[in-house]
Amino acid sequence: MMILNDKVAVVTGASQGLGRGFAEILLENGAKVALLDLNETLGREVQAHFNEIYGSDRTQFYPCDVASDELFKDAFQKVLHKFGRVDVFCNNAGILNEKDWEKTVSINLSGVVRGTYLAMDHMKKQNGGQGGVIINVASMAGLGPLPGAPIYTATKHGVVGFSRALAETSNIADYGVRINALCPGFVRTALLNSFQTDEKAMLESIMEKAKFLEVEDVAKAFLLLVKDESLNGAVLVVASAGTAFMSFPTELPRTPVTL
Ligand SMILES: NC(=O)C1=CN([C@@H]2O[C@H](COP(=O)(O)OP(=O)(O)OC[C@H]3O[C@@H](n4cnc5c(N)ncnc54)[C@H](O)[C@@H]3O)[C@@H](O)[C@H]2O)C=CC1
Ligand SMILES: CCCCCC(=O)CC\C=C/C=C/C=C/[C@@H](O)[C@@H](O)CCCC(=O)O
Repeated sequence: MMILNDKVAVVTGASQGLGRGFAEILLENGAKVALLDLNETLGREVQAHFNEIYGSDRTQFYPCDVASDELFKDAFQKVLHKFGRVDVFCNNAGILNEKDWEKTVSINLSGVVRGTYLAMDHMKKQNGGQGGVIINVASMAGLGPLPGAPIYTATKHGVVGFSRALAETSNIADYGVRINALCPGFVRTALLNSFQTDEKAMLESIMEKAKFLEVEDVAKAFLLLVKDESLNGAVLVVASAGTAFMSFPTELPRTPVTL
């Protein structure tokens, strides 16, 4: 298992919700954490709160828009300047906006790719790096359709596929970097009050029937993906029925057709 004492982690979307939970469990386990988020007000509040509890040199907030190449690179360089290294990188920032679908893609998928490649370029052994682990936050909507949210579903499927393919690449190329995906079910966060879709009633109806997870439950699953050094290319589902690793058959069920 990876020892987190004095390791350095980056969490995007860390000002609230799941990202704040991931940052806190990393701090509880001895890591230093860089909080990256668009929301500077909340981010600085979280930094102050964590510094009070865990010590003033353990947490630092950096304003960052994961949809911007320049701003994301700038934030990452500031993290390296302060902490000197990055061992754990969590691409968590995400939105659900079916009306501004290009924004959703630029954050949920392109933002994850940007963060993953920033971390990979720093961590991979071929670049003189020390290795590390990247956790990409998808969703159960990364494994099956979420009605009323086709773009969100597409971005989360992309996160799962990208993470699995890069994990295999890293294994074959011996980069020394692990990449895993986390697929939670519904969690009561600000996302549930900020989502945009013309099918609001459809999503609300689905949520009425859903059993909700606690941030802490998802954070424990996140920590497993970070610490277990045997996990690369893992897809971990966190559902109200329990937490489980997904298996992906090499040949999907199919029905032959005569043309
Ligand atoms: N809440 C839920 O039911 C579930 C959420 N997820 C995923 O978990 C991740 C976190 O979601 P929540 O904590 O629920 O949402 P949230 O809305 O509570 O927090 C998301 C954070 O990301 C930040 N953010 C948004 N756009 C950004 C950008 N362009 N650059 C930097 N930061 C940005 C926001 O300011 C916010 O602090 C998302 O990727 C979401 O898709 C996955 C499954 C279930
Ligand atoms: C306002 C909505 C917030 C969206 C945040 C989420 O990501 C919620 C995701 C929760 C549920 C997604 C459900 C989609 C799942 C089904 O299509 C199912 O096929 C997924 C199968 C996963 C499994 O086999 O366990």
